[in-house]
Amino acid sequence: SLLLANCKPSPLPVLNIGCSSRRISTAAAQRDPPSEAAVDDFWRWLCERGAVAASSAATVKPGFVPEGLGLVAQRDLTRNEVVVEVPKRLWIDSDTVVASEIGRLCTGLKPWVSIALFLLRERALGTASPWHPYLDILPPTTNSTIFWSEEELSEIEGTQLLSTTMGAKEYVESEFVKAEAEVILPNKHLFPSAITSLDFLWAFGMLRSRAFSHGRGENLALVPLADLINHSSSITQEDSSWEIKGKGIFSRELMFSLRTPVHVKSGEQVYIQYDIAKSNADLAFDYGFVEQRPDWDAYTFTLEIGESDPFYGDKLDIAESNGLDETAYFDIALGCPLPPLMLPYLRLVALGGADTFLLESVFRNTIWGHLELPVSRANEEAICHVVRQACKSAFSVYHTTVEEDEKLMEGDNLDERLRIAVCVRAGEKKVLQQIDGAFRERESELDILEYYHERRLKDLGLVGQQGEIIFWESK
Ligand SMILES: C[S@@+](CC[C@H](N)C(=O)[O-])C[C@H]1O[C@@H](n2cnc3c(N)ncnc32)[C@H](O)[C@@H]1O
Repeated sequence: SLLLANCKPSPLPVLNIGCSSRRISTAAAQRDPPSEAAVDDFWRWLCERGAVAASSAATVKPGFVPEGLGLVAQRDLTRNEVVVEVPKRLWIDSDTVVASEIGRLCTGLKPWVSIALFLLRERALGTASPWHPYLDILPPTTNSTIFWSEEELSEIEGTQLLSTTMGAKEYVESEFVKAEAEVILPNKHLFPSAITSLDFLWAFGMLRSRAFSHGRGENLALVPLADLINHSSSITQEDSSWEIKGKGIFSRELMFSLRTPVHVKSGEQVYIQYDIAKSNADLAFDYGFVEQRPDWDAYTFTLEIGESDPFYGDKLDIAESNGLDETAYFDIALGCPLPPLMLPYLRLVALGGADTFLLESVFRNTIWGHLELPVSRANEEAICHVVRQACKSAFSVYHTTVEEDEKLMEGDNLDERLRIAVCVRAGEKKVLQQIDGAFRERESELDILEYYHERRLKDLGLVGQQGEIIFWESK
């Protein structure tokens, strides 16, 4: 049988981990957003420590902007001009942790966990920490869904974003429990103040929304000042706006260098494009904002070759030789065609009955080519059925219709988190409608599609272009 795994995220109970996010809001409220004095202190700290951009000829300065803090141009900037250069000694990364008092305890920890512990410990030290001018300007919260209250999360019920959020919170909680038992509690002298799972979630949120990394979670670094750069959708340049380079010929110190991708007038804010490949749900989860462009709406289909499939081994083998696996994820964006590997993979997963001869080893080199086109009516019908069923059941867990969401979005004084929720849930539904529509159309064409056997007969010259059987007699 065809197995379509968690194509619809299972309706998770809202907030099933030990901490209620109501408390997150309270905890956040206890820490104030940065004050002007804190920003001034931060600037002084950067100047004293020789952040290049903090010289008298500063190109940008931190400023209060609609997105919180941001980088404001101090003079006209030309496209690609370097606006911030931050030497490695000012970054907070794994090396910073290793060199610190808790370095010894952190060997073997995941890089993000050790940086989170470092941040929280330094934060608890208050003004005794050399990092306090930086820590003091970090926001107490963002609009990322990981910081939403139960009530706010109920607005994204049924969405993939809710599953992602809950999954991430559970993950962070489990990492906290481990770190608490293995690092924090046995070393009370190094962690004199209590660190809670809410603190840990805050640190995770900070890293997720403002750490630079190259490679998967590798080389994670908080780069003070550079991390004040906000995102703008109007910047469509896909190349990265930042790089890490060696400064000077004789200096070994690495330098984080950020450029403005566009010309900016004095007094205006410098923006970059965070990641053009991220969907609205990704943006809402990582940073706490969404974009208005429709192709930012996306839905991820997860397909799986079931272990109970009698042809499991053969199918897995074929999937693997084509760069796929037992489970495959397909991100489908609104207004975009289906990912090219999705139909062949679906047909492979659904392959059964009379079509399984294609799994025989003589076909091993050519099977993917066959799967790119309809294999048989039964197979094509099965994939249409399963996808449409999946769309239907995914649809059934949302509380609102696209029309209701769109109406809500017309109102302009919507609370920011509610606006994010409505935008993401409407987007997911629109993508599901699009997928369902595509497979409904395919279903209506089942009688006119050309299948493997007809193609084969044509190739052999046994069927004419109109599909008429060519008999020897007719020659
Ligand atoms: C790398 S930090 C940028 C500095 C941040 N504004 C601050 O006050 O510290 C990323 C965070 O900035 C905010 N942000 C950045 N771009 C934004 C945008 N286009 N709309 C809304 N918020 C944005 C979000 O809170 C995001 O999580």
